Amino acid sequence: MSTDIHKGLAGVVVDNTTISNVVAETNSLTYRGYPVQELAASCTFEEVAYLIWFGELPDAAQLRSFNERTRSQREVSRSTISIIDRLPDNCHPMDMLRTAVSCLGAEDPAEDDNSPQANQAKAEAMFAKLPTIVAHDYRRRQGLDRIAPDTSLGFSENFFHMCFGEVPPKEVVRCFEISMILYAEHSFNASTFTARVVTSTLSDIYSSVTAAIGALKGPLHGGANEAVMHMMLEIDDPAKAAQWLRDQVAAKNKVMGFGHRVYKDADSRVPTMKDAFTTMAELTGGEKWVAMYEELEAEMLSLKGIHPNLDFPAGPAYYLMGFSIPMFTPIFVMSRITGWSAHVIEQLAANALIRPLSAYTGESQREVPAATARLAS
Ligand SMILES: CC(=O)SCCNC(=O)CCNC(=O)[C@H](O)C(C)(C)COP(=O)(O)OP(=O)(O)OC[C@H]1O[C@@H](n2cnc3c(N)ncnc32)[C@H](O)[C@@H]1OP(=O)(O)O
Ligand SMILES: O=C([O-])CC(=O)C(=O)O
Repeated sequence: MSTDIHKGLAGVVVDNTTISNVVAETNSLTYRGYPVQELAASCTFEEVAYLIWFGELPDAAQLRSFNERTRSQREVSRSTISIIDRLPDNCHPMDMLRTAVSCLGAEDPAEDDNSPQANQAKAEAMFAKLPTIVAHDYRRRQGLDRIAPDTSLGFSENFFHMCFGEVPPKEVVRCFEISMILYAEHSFNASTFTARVVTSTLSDIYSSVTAAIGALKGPLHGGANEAVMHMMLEIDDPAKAAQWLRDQVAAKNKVMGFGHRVYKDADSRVPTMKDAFTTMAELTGGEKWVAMYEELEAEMLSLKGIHPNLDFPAGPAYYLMGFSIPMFTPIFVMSRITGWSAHVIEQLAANALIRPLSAYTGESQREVPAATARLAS
């Protein structure tokens, strides 16, 4: 038996997948074979969700039926809403979301049905309900009344409507939609792998998603989109950005929004999200944030040769769309629910319990001292 240790499972291939392909050598990402940039340029998020789940882009009839199915499930039960309302106002919205997904599982009589059809139905229900939950929580924290979902609106428009009571110009909705498409799926990242580990025990999909939310919350993963915006607000002035970055690197601090486990040359999704962020800055007079982004990017490249990841442009783009910073990672969840649930279904189709080995480095075997000896004062 090999005793080689693969710290962080870096470079280890754990299983096959047909959902997405991250190719570090060419900085490319495909969903079911389609380049993500092309999907972001011409598809809606609903079409991409359908693609991730069913393997093909929908035709008009399939899309109509998918939209009817998911839009009609946007409402959330009173019991889940009342549990959310009882959470402390200062808990992070990711804690709220983790709790809310647990509630969705607890109230689903088919929770333990792990057939592909049942899990697909649950995935679509979560896709439909998560934006309602995130928007409700955002408004309740400000003492605002909840705004009911509108079935006449698409996924992104409806989310803006439920948060702010209005749908912004279509260019803004499109930038948000692009972020949803880019965040949807990324092979065996930490949160998806977490979901697959939980699924591999034959637990239920809500448990897998709850665990995945916990994994995504961390600042080395999805939580970085919030950390990026805190960092940019702290820097405040683009003219101070290069020196700020030099200080961080000298202090050996991690700079959020930079680096990636798989892409070492550049994150395939960044140019598309950077364009969306730039559009947001032009629409809102937020050019200062683009200037700061470019200073930080250039300085990091010249000092360490490290490129930005998707969280770097996504954070300030969400800020310019008007979302509060603690909503950024929950918004990521609203998208990644598609990838996570596709992986849950894929894992179950060819399941093997995920249980690696460890190399023990603790005490060698010894005898438990007699109680009289160990408890003697
Ligand atoms: C959607 C997503 O989840 S994308 C990732 C979002 N996360 C972040 O933005 C957090 C900041 N980034 C990081 O912490 C890392 O780049 C990770 C965790 C994403 C990937 O890390 P790993 O593949 O494990 O690389 P690792 O952390 O070993 O870094 C390798 C080297 O690059 C440096 N490095 C990597 N990322 C950064 C960073 N963001 N800031 C400063 N240095 C960095 C490390 O310090 C290390 O340097 P050393 O060899 O001199 O010690
Ligand atoms: O792939 C990863 O390790 C992290 C990431 O970019 C993602 O989950 O989108």
